[in-house]
Amino acid sequence: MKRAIVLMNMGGPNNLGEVKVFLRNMFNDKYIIGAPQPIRALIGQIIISKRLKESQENYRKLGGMSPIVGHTKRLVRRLNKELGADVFYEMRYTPPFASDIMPKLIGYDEIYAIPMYPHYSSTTTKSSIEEFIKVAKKYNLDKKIKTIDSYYDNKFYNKAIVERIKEALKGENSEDFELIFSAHGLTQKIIDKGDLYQKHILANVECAKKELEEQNISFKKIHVAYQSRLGPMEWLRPYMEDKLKEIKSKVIIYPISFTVDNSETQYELDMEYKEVAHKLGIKDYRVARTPNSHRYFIEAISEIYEGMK
Ligand SMILES: C=CC1=C(C)c2cc3[nH]c(cc4nc(cc5[nH]c(cc1n2)c(C)c5CCC(=O)O)C(CCC(=O)O)=C4C)c(C)c3C=C
Ligand SMILES: [Fe+2]
Ligand SMILES: [Fe+2]
Repeated sequence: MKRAIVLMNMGGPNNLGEVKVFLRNMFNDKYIIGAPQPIRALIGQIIISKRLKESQENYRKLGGMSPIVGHTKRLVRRLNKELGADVFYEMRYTPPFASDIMPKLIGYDEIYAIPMYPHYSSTTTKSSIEEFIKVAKKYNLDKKIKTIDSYYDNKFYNKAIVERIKEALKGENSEDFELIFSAHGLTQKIIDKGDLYQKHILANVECAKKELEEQNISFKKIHVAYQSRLGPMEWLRPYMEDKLKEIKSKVIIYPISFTVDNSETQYELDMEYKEVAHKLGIKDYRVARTPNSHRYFIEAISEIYEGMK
């Protein structure tokens, strides 16, 4: 039996020229912008014309590309060594797209498509799975695909989260810190349509808290906030910038939406919100890394894969 694993993520620019490709594909996704065509394309164009320069500038500060690329490649290399299957990755908005890797999957008996999103959302999980199956149909591979909707409650995944929080503590006393679980935002409108994302985020926070308790790690206070708001719509609250105003001590931010670091963690949290925190008088502001290639996350993916068989 020949088995392939495909990690699915949203992607990020591989170079500055790809910033436009990334934004264009994102805002052309009906699960991100609900309006029908041609209105969707128009809204996309308006947002891109407003954001492109700033967005390129942000990626320039990150070395001219999104960190998501390197972290994903490293994870795939580690998994290839440790799992009994060939591991690939594909991205929703930047190359390699599903259509780029599909020819490589010909000849496999089973294809395990694993979203890099632990929480189900129509904007991420559903969009990725639907696109992957659509492309697979062209190659008559769709019947071979197995997939999974969410895994925020996986024990090893939550152990990886706690290890990353411990790394950020650098041996200091957790009771001197407040902890903020920061999730990528979503518009309230999408939640009102029944999207499970917020429920899954809050359930993930409970799993991570339980893991912290089991390891006797306690914080002054634990919070949840949402980052990356964009445009005039109402997004999930509390917003990160409001939450930071409540913080009275040293703080650790854990970016809970992501399994690999990306521009939202290494730019928005590491640089932008850090400056906001400093202006608010928060002297010690730390961002924990996401699971990336932590051995517990490798264990988590291994367990998720075995469970899908
Ligand atoms: C406008 C609507 C957006 C929705 C809805 C949304 C949902 C969503 N996104 C992620 C994860 C990531 N988003 C990233 C970047 C990003 N997201 C939006 C917009 C929406 N996201 C924009 C405009 C951008 C680009 C930011 C910029 O260019 O400055 C990234 C980073 C990718 C990278 O390049 O590293 C991630 C990851 C989730 C999990 C989610 C809903 C659950
Ligand atoms: Fe996003
Ligand atoms: Fe952002």
